[in-house]
Amino acid sequence: MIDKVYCADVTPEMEGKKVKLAGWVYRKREVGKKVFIVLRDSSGIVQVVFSKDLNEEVYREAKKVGIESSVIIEGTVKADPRAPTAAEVQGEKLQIIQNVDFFPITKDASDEFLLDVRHLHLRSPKVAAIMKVKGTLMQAAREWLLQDGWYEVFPPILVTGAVEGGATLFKLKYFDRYAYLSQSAQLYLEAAIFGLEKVWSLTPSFRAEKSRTRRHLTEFWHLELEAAWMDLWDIMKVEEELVSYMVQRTLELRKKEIELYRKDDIKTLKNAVPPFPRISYDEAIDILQSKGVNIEWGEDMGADEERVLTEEFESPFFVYGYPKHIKAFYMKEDPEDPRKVLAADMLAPEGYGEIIGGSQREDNYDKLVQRILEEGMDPKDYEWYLDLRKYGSVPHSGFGLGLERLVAWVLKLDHVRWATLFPRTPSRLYP
Ligand SMILES: NC(=O)C[C@H]([NH3+])C(=O)NS(=O)(=O)OC[C@H]1O[C@@H](n2cnc3c(N)ncnc32)[C@H](O)[C@@H]1O
Ligand SMILES: [Mg+2]
Repeated sequence: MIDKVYCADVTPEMEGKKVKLAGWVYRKREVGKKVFIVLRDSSGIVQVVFSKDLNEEVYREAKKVGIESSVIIEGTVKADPRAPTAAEVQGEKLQIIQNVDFFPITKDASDEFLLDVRHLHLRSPKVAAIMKVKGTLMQAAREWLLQDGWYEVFPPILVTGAVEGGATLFKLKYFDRYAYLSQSAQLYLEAAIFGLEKVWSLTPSFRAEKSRTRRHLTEFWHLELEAAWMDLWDIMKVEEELVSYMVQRTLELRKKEIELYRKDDIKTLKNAVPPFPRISYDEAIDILQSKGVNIEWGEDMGADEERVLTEEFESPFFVYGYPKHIKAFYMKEDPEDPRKVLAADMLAPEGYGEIIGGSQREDNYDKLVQRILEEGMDPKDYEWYLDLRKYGSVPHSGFGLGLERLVAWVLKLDHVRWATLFPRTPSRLYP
């Protein structure tokens, strides 16, 4: 029985061993009386050589196959330093599962075309590497959350109210009334802490953002945590410990994939260890003004301002103490400065900016009603949420991490759309 192995398993030390491989034709060239096929599977690639002198019938089959044909190959391993992986397989059998005459993706394909055929582009090793890194970041998050005593919960996606402002809600018909797609699981996580105290969820969040920036999607994966008894400074420590573990563990498990994108430029990733630098919003404004950015105290920092700010840091860092009027209704007013709220964003360096939004929540019933009214919303729409401030209210805090934004920074991608299987933006809903 010949062992079926993965491409990446074929090593020079296996010289002389017979192996079976299943995969897709990634590259192909003919030299003299030989056909060189680079076979691809989920592990990587390996070169397979079909020689006319060795077996003319199989050689003729090999001449037929096109790029991305699916094949099963049997052969003998041969160490060869000239091969892409220092070992190759001398092809002895070739079963063509499906031959492909023409594969539509070519080297000069535009980004828009690659997104139009995203269902075919996912198989590219560089795209598959992004998905492996994203999966490993979440594997690491789960490891950390488990060992630190957080409970995973599964909040609803069909909801009745805004968390992050009504302007970015997707509204849909729900039988005889309307519902919205969740912008954030936060409010439901806040209900869960009265029984579980420390909860987390990974859900798709939806934002009808019209802004066409390199860091906005209309659907993104949102890792959110909520904890009873924690204040802003406590939750910031949770954020930096979690993000540090995610990044260092992924550096350990996905070094090859990260190097595909960063080569050896991984200093900022290695720097992601606690404590992350912390600056106040006031200090951030001072830095921006000193660098010639036209911004006044009280204004929000957008992607451009954050990009300039990140030039000052070589690791993720926090900005805390934002003005109340530019932040969400649920954030607790700073008792030492009523102009501000107890909120903190985590910004990634190298121009990536906000990857986490978090805050301590308003736990006082009357103050929360007042904030809802100040924001022009109707407390009736938040009756259940306000109940949480009536029956054993506690200080509590939480945050949301945009997974695609974290992946974009870790791999230095030029747009968050590359960090998700099928990106959704204002102009893209297909495939
Ligand atoms: N549980 C919480 O406290 C989360 C809170 N309710 C919240 O949604 N905050 S946030 O709007 O800053 O979004 C959180 C993060 O979610 C990401 N995010 C937020 N909006 C987007 C869009 N449109 N595309 C991609 N990623 C996005 C980004 O990293 C933000 O820092
Ligand atoms: Mg935010």
